[in-house]
Amino acid sequence: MKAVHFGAGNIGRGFIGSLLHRSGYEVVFVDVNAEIIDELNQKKAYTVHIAEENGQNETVTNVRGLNSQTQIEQVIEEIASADIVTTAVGPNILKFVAEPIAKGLKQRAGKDVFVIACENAIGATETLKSHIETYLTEQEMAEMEKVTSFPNSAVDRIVPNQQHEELLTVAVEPFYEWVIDEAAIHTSRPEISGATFVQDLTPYIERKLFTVNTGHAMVAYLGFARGIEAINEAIADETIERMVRGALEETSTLLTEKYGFDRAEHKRYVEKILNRFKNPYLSDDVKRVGRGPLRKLSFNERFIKPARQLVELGYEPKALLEGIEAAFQFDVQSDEESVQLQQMLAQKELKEVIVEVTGLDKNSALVEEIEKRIS
Ligand SMILES: NC(=O)c1ccc[n+]([C@@H]2O[C@H](COP(=O)([O-])OP(=O)(O)OC[C@H]3O[C@@H](n4cnc5c(N)ncnc54)[C@H](O)[C@@H]3O)[C@@H](O)[C@H]2O)c1
Ligand SMILES: O=P(O)(O)OC[C@@H](O)[C@@H](O)[C@H](O)[C@H](O)CO
Repeated sequence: MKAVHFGAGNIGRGFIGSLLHRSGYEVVFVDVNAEIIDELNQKKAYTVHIAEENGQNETVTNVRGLNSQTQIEQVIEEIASADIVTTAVGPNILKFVAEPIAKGLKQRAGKDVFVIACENAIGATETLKSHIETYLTEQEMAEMEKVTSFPNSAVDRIVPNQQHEELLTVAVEPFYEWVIDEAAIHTSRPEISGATFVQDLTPYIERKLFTVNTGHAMVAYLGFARGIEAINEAIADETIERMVRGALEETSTLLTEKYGFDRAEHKRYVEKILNRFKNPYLSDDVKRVGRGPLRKLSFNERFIKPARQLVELGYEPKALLEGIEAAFQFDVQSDEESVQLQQMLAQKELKEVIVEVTGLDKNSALVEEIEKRIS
């Protein structure tokens, strides 16, 4: 069995590659990072270190790499004969990987394949599919869809930026969860050890995004504002922990009302996540976790979607607004979106920026509240 995976970065190597390898796939990584691709082809293996007391090492073998900038024809050929195609490149990059995936899928001769975007976003595989659609005729799309399933998924494992003697080594937290939308699979279901298949993914992806990622982003932005560099150091600050707990109480209210989760069980889920942020064996940078503030402050993302849905239900979110306020102040020169956001704030009316970034109605109470906090 063969998997073609786009994005040999943190989650690509530290989670998706590892699980696919354990499930018996040869993993062909596709990336624009020549150094990583060359190393994969030279070593044909890498180490995943579990960041915990007496953490074990796992060796991921049967891997190789292709450079999507210089070897695009080979990438297309590999997709034409793959059993599964996955991505972990970032939601904004999906449009760039869609063309080779479309070309590869078009060349398949009736063999089932499974395409799955492993990104932190609601409906990421659907987004990828809509980009793929732009490269195929209606008839090509219909033929291709007969043998191709496009399930959305939720992936959860904290994998920080890496710095090891061995370039490919990746340290990961012990916890992981990969939930896949079974309802969107009409072809033969692939075996992926450690993945969970569910009939309705929405509660799972929202629970993950509005708990792990809302909480994580709160820690990152509040930590950055106080000059703290690491996530576990930021959450050790009592004020930050209190504010993060406040935001997760708000998202818990929303999630339990929307999906009828058992409150006690959901509370345990939240506590487990807060402990994951405290992991002393993992060094995660607030700048990585806060990366892409324009994406994180957008309409369907980890702050604005829960805040606006709470308002719709008659609640007044407060702690989430503290996170939104800190996110607008995230000023990191190496982060393109942060630079863009700060330029917008410097050049335009504040209210105009809030509306443009969040997609909220300019007359909404939330916009007024955010404006009051930032000005
Ligand atoms: N790191 C985590 O803890 C984590 C956990 C769950 C989900 N995710 C999601 O996984 C995705 C990737 O995150 P990451 O942390 O691994 O980021 P990363 O930056 O470590 O990895 C992304 C990789 O994609 C590659 N890339 C960029 N453009 C490309 C292109 N056009 N073609 C092929 N490869 C390309 C980059 O070179 C990089 O190696 C994001 O959507 C993120 O939200 C991350
Ligand atoms: O990847 P992002 O930028 O959407 O969010 C940053 C982190 O919160 C994220 O990567 C988490 O580590 C991950 O989602 C844990 O499963």
